[in-house]
Amino acid sequence: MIYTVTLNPSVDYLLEVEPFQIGETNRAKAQSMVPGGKGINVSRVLKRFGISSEAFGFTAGFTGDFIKEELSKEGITHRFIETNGQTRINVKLQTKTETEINGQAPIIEKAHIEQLLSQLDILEVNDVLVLSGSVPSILPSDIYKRIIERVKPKNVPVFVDTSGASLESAVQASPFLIKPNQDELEDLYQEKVTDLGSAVKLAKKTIEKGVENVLVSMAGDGAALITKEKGYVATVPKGIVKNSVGAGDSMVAGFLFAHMQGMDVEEAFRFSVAAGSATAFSEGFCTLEQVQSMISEVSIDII
Ligand SMILES: Nc1ncnc2c1ncn2[C@@H]1O[C@H](COP(=O)(O)OP(=O)(O)OP(=O)(O)O)[C@@H](O)[C@H]1O
Ligand SMILES: O=P(O)(O)OC[C@@]1(O)O[C@H](CO)[C@@H](O)[C@@H]1O
Repeated sequence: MIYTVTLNPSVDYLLEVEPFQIGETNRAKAQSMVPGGKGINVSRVLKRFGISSEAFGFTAGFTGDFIKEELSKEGITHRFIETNGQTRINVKLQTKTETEINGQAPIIEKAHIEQLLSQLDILEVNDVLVLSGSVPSILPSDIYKRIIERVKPKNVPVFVDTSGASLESAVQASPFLIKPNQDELEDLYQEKVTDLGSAVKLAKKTIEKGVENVLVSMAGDGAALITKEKGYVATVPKGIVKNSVGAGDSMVAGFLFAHMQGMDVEEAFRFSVAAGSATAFSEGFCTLEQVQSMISEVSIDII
């Protein structure tokens, strides 16, 4: 079974506002509300690929109830722990340039963390764990590291997609894969990433620290995958970006799906990039058919 953990889920409130003017009353041309959060998005994309997973994490209040109801409608199994307050609402403004305002996490207590850790004790060999998204500031920033260390004896591959201090500490626990974007990689090393070459250099440093696979996304500028054995860089398909929310999560889901289908590393990388772009070019999330039709547009160089 695949388990995704979203410590900080959200209701994503997507608003199409064009033109958008700061300081004015802007009116939306279209709007929608969807359950969000990176782990949840990974579960959603996997479901669209025909793979089931179980979503873990914390939810609270009416926004949390909305998330659970909508996920059930989508056929995604979940086991969220109810905390106090309200799950955040993240505003995604679809204007000429995409602008996001991510809300604050609700109150999470020590007992809730303990509950999550014991839930994760059900993991067994052959399971996969995905730890995705920001760590609420009320939680210890090294919680992903603690989770990875806790499941390590079970030999479960752990995928991590996060930022800042939680990414830095997760790296110390040598997960199976991390997926930093350009900003996250820069933050990790306090060093500018200007192109794929500089991303590759930092990704290789991360491999030396013990991470098994580093998948770097640089939006429309390409992607890189560095493993213990090899390095690959990819071009991304060309197209019109409709909504890039969840493009990175689609990459993670794509790599995981491909890995489970037994594709080799290069093909899994190609599939993953195609999945990211297929989501970026869609209003919502990619379908398997869209990804398959985009695979031939991803060209890969071994470096
Ligand atoms: N302009 C674009 N053209 C083509 N593909 C894109 C573009 N933007 C994003 N993508 C696809 O989405 C993938 C992830 O993009 P990005 O680097 O923005 O990740 P991210 O910041 O983690 O995304 P998010 O947080 O929005 O989910 C890219 O590797 C690529 O496949
Ligand atoms: O604030 P975080 O946890 O870093 O990111 C949360 C978020 O922006 O990520 C997803 C897209 O990747 C959205 O569904 C969600 O709103």
